[in-house]
Amino acid sequence: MSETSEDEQTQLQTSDEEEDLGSEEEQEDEDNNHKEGDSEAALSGEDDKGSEDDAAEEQKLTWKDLGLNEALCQACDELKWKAPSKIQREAIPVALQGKDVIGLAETGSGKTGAFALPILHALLENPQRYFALVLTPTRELAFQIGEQFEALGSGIGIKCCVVVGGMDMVAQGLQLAKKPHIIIATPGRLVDHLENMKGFNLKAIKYLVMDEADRILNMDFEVELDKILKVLPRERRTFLFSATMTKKVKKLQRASLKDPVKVEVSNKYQTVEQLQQSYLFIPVKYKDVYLVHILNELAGNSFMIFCSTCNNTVKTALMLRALGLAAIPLHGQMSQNKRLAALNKFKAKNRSILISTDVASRGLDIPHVDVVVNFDIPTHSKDYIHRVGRTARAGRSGKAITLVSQYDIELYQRIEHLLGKQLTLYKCEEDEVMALQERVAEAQRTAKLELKDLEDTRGGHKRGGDTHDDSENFTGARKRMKQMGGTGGGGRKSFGKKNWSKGKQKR
Ligand SMILES: Nc1ncnc2c1ncn2[C@@H]1O[C@H](COP(=O)(O)OP(=O)(O)OP(=O)(O)O)[C@@H](O)[C@H]1O
Repeated sequence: MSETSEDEQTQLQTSDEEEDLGSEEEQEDEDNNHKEGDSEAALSGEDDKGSEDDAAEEQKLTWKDLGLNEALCQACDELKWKAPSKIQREAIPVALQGKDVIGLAETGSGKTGAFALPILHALLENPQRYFALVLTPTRELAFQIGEQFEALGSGIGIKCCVVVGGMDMVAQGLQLAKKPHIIIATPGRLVDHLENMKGFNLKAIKYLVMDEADRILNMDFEVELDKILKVLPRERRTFLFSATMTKKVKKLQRASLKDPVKVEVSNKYQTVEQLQQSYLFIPVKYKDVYLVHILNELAGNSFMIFCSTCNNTVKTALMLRALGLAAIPLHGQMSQNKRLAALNKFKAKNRSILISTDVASRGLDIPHVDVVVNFDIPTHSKDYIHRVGRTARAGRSGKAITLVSQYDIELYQRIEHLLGKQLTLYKCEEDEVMALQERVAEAQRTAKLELKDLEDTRGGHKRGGDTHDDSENFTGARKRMKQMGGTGGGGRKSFGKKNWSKGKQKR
């Protein structure tokens, strides 16, 4: 972006765990969603029911038309963002007018740009350190938002600092002491710094963003958020963004918005059109074998598989690895370095299957994800929207398959109710699935032994801390199975109707 840096005006001249685990309260919020029309009265709404002609006209809008600084228009061009997305077209002009914004738009629709661009524009007009604070519920998302700010602001000399749990406090403190323009933080760690770092305060902040705002405003973050809001200046702009938003005025009031404009570019809880959603109704005891069948059927794709617990992610990953599939777990009990390493392997396509808890359900932008599998059904229906939104992003297509056991029917019905539609049945031949059962059973045995070995090793070496690490090279149990005459779960032998060693699925 050297061209832009020639323009002096566009240079800035100024010298723990936050697991996305949801809560009872979140479910209650969902239950009330259909009854709460009245409570919206506090917000000034922008209706988005324009005709198709209007939409076509809007499509032609350029970044410049939105009123953005030339340097930022160039940054968008360089990112190959040809034109603003719908939420960007609607939210950016409002934000540039200096209003507080509540932005509600479907997953993968460009909400990050919708809040980052007006902030960068304002920063260029009034260059200042500690200019904006972005709060986000998970660490990985904080890094991703930091990268997006840096990509959009690289030509204008922007300095960002990501402040998240699980990373070295001292190193983070040093970065904060350098007075970045933008701080992207998970609430818990930010509070740690506010309480322990001499001279660090947020009195200068001009913009506060709550990304995944409904999650941040939930009770789980209540204590931290109150502490943060107390030390932020009242004279600031506040942006709330999410694909699912609380409608409870009481909760929104906590964000101390001033005459907010609500920019809502999709119907509530809509999933994107290019997303094919289906479900499979199966007995709980056959979940693994159906999962393996799906992976076999759709071999060659990139998968995100969601489980309800950390332990399930590890167990499932071990089972799949025993079958020769490139699966890697990601969950909140892994050390932060391992979490990032797992995510990077998946992003770099070194692994084609990421198995995670809801820690990865919100916000993560990995364009090559083709299929989301809800191996364990989400307990909170809103999490469904976020999970399936990891695929079919930014206009691409994708698939989401939800396994529904006999114990999940009520939760599944809640999801359909929230979506306002019925999903289609994922068709599969039972005989074909059951043909895999023996191999899967052997892989389950191997996984069980490996899990036990992992736990023993953990007990021996370290207590607490980095539990359930992913130990990808952990093959002790597999070797023993082989010595006992087994195949260690099937290794790379082909079974079913596809060759497992083909395509991207190598170990
Ligand atoms: N105007 C644009 N044109 C093309 N691509 C864009 C544009 N704006 C953003 N993108 C890309 O779209 C993808 C999704 O954007 P982003 O992560 O901001 O979505 P989101 O709405 O925040 O999704 P989620 O609700 O899942 O957090 C990113 O890869 C981003 O680089």
